[in-house]
Amino acid sequence: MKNTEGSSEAKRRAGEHAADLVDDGDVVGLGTGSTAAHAIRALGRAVDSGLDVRGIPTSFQSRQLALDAGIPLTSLDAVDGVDIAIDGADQVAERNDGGFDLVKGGGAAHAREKIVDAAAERFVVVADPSKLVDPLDYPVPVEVLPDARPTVAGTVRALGGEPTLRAAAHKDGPVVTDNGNVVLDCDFGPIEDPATLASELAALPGVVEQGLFVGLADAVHVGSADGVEVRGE
Ligand SMILES: O=C[C@H](O)[C@H](O)[C@H](O)COP(=O)(O)O
Repeated sequence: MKNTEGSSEAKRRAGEHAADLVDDGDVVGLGTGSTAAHAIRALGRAVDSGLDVRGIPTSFQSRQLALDAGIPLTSLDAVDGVDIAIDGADQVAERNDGGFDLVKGGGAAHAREKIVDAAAERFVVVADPSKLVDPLDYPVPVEVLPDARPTVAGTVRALGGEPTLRAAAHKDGPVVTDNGNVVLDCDFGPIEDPATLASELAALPGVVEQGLFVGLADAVHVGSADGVEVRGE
């Protein structure tokens, strides 16, 4: 379930601005989605011009984009660490402590994204202004093992949420993630306490990953028609 409001020009500016942060020799987490795609393409152009980087994709989509862009790929088990991850978000809320809470997973990639983004020394979010909200108010994507769908859906209802099995656009039946699981989009209305909700969802048996990224991001690059505003850092 995608947040499709933002303009592609704003997304392009944000993605290209964040790609400029990548230094020679860096291991880079390659996020998923239409905004992160601009960063991947910009990195590919930088690689063409001689930048030495290795990318760790977070999805089938970002892997394909990176291969097309000519970015050498690696994996978490082959590197000592990730220098920087650049990734999009469905919504971003600034916290009182200056950090950020996100909802991710509109493209069902949040499980691998969270592994890579959390491993990065610096996690930079790229977004257009339509993504900035206060508080977060977006159905939380919850990736679940197929067998756990009914029990997780029941507990989500007991927690006050409304779960919807994400349907595939060009296939009968549900979206199946890159990991072979299904996604429940869980609508809780405005999310006043993301940390507590994230812990409650993560604790449910059969939940592979939930889409609240609480306090993980170091900065948000917000593109617009006028330029890019950097928040955080
Ligand atoms: O699963 C997908 C990811 O979390 C995306 O980063 C998120 O949906 C934002 O995508 P977009 O930049 O296309 O709005």
